[in-house]
Amino acid sequence: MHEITRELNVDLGDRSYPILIGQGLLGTADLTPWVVGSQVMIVTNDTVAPLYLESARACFPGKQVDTVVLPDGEKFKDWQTLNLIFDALLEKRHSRKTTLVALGGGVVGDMAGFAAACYQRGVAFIQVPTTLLSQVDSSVGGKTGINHPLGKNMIGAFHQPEMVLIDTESLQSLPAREVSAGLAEVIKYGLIRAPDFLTWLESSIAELLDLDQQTLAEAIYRSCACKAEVVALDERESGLRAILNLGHTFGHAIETFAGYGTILHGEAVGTGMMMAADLSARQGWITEDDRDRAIRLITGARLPDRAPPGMTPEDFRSLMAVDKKNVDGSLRLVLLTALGEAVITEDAGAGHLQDTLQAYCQPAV
Ligand SMILES: NC(=O)c1ccc[n+]([C@@H]2O[C@H](COP(=O)([O-])OP(=O)(O)OC[C@H]3O[C@@H](n4cnc5c(N)ncnc54)[C@H](O)[C@@H]3O)[C@@H](O)[C@H]2O)c1
Ligand SMILES: O=C(O)C(=O)C[C@@H](O)[C@H](O)[C@H](O)COP(=O)(O)O
Ligand SMILES: [Zn+2]
Repeated sequence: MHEITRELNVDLGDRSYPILIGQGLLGTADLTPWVVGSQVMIVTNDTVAPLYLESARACFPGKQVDTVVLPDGEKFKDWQTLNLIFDALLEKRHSRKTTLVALGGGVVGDMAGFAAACYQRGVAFIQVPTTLLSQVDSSVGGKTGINHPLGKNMIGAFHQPEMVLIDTESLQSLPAREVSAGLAEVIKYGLIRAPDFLTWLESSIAELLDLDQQTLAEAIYRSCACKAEVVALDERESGLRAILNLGHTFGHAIETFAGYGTILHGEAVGTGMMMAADLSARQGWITEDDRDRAIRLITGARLPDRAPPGMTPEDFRSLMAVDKKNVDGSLRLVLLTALGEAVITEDAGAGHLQDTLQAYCQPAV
């Protein structure tokens, strides 16, 4: 079966774009209707290239297709690696009418998107995400960028793709640890905005971990629908969009502390969401039963339930002080007021925050 089985739209006026979902689309879909100009630069990495580069090339018949293969890893989401994309574009004489194609996970997507935002002051790009996390989250919404040693995604731009092509079959080659990492962002949508989805996830987690195609397609569709809706309401995160950051204030601190790549983004977000649920319960905003329900689901997705060894509450506080959501030095967190309802708040309840940090910095028993 090589057909588009589900379709969504990200509604952003004249910058609206489709998300096409199906099985076996890589290599069979014709993406030329979304290509601007006659040149295409596929950006991928040295893990994904041997798996899917040839199939991806076949999606652009009649175009000049060039490729740049980056080293794989979160630690390469930096200036030096970004420059490899600019080098390739200039060496192959790509003009302003070129289209970059991000073929890979969120690291490739964020970097290719940022390169597209910058090259000759902005060119078109297409997202072809191949990890669960990138299919449910990073390929949609136009956040692009790179890390800085002092903070996650600190340099970047909003730049929306022309379209997103999701081939669920590509997930069959994904390591189990990466599947769990992707599930963290899937669970996030249930926790912030979709209580029915949360209930569905509780009964579907085993099939998702087993990479059952139908269940995956449903989870991806519902996740993208949730993200597309939030992005359409608040593209540049002036308010509502920050709920997509549930667990990320803690999670980004964990990733930065551990050194990018040691702990996967989704893993850090999983722990961070447990911490957010824990703090919400300490604040009295959700019940202890709801906190336990959230934690059970995240643990069920095989995500870590503690901060990395050696990380202290003080490490959290100093790393969270540079979070992008902070205003005038005040920490802003995304917390839960119910399962399926999130708020952005400056009220972290100082004592409660310290209790949560301590609880998650303790070694697991
Ligand atoms: N822009 C956004 O809105 C947004 C949202 C969420 C996360 N992110 C970013 O995304 C990144 C995380 O993305 P990720 O989890 O996809 O990690 P990743 O891009 O590092 O990919 C994970 C691993 O899987 C490999 N891989 C990719 N596709 C594969 C396949 N089909 N089969 C086998 N291996 C494959 C990759 O080479 C890599 O080793 C982080 O940098 C995070 O900050 C961005
Ligand atoms: O799209 C968003 O908005 C998100 O917050 C999605 C997050 O899952 C993602 O990790 C994003 O990159 C975080 O953005 P940041 O602005 O906190 O760096
Ligand atoms: Zn994230």
